[in-house]
Amino acid sequence: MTLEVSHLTGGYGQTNTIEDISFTVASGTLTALIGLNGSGKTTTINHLIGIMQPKAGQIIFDGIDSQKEPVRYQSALSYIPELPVVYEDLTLNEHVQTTISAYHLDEKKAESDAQRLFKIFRLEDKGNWFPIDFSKGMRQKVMIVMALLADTPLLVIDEPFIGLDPLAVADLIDLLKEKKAAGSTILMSTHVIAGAEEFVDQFLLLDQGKIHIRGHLKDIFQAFPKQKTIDGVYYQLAKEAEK
Ligand SMILES: Nc1ncnc2c1ncn2[C@@H]1O[C@H](COP(=O)(O)OP(=O)(O)OP(=O)(O)O)[C@@H](O)[C@H]1O
Repeated sequence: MTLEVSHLTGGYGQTNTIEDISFTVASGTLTALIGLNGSGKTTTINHLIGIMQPKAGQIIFDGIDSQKEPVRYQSALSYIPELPVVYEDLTLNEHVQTTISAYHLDEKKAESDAQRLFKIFRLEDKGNWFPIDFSKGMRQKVMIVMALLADTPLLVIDEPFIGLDPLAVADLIDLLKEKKAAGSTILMSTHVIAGAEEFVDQFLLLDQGKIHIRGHLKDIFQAFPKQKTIDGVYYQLAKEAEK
C-alpha cells in the first residue's frame, strides 16, 4: 500500500505555502520530512490528513484519491499531532474505548493491544486518570497509543518526540520499526535526526515549501559538501534564504 503524493501545492490564503511536492512512501517504509521551522512540514501533513485541501496536485493511498474518496482515504490513516489533543473529561481507558468505536476495532484485541502499549509507555496504572493529571509527555504518549491502536495501514506523524523522555523516544522508535515490519506506510516530520538513519528509509528535506533534496542522509550531505552535521545544513539553508 503506497502513498503517492504528486505535485501537491497548497497554502493558507492566496499564497502557496508548499509547492509542487512529489514523493512516494512504500508499504513497510518510513519517510521523514525534515527542514527548518516554517519550511512547510506541518502544512504538508495537514494536506495528507485532509484538514487542508490541495490547490493543485493529488494524494493517493493504496489507489484511493484523498479528494475523490475522502472518507475511504481517511479511514485508512491515523495521525499523531504535534500538539496532543486529548478529551479532558475522558479517562485514559475511555480514550481507548473512543478509539475502538471510531475505528470499529475488535474490542478484545484492541484492549489487549492497549494494555501492551500502556505497559511499554509506563501508563499501565493510569487507566482511570483524567488528562488534567497527565504531564506533557504523558499526553503525547496517549496520542501515540491511540494512533497505534487504530492500526491503520497509513500512519502520519507530526514531530512525535517533543516532550518524550529518552526511554519513551527509544520505545516509540521500536514501535515504529515494528509497524514497518508489519507493512505500515509511515510519514513523519521531525527535528530529531540523531540515530534516525537506523529506521528512516527516505528523508525529504523541505526548504521554503519545496523539496530541496530527497534520499538518505548521505545524499543530503553530498548536496552540502561543506557541512558535517544536519545543523550545519540548516544553517547554510537559512543563510542562503537571507540572500
Ligand atoms: N494557519 C496558518 N495561517 C497562515 N500561515 C500559516 C499557518 N500555519 C502556518 N503558516 C505559515 O506556513 C509556513 C509553513 O509553516 P509550517 O507550520 O508548515 O512549517 P513547519 O515546517 O511545520 O515548521 P515547524 O518546524 O516550526 O513546525 C510558515 O511560513 C508559517 O508561518
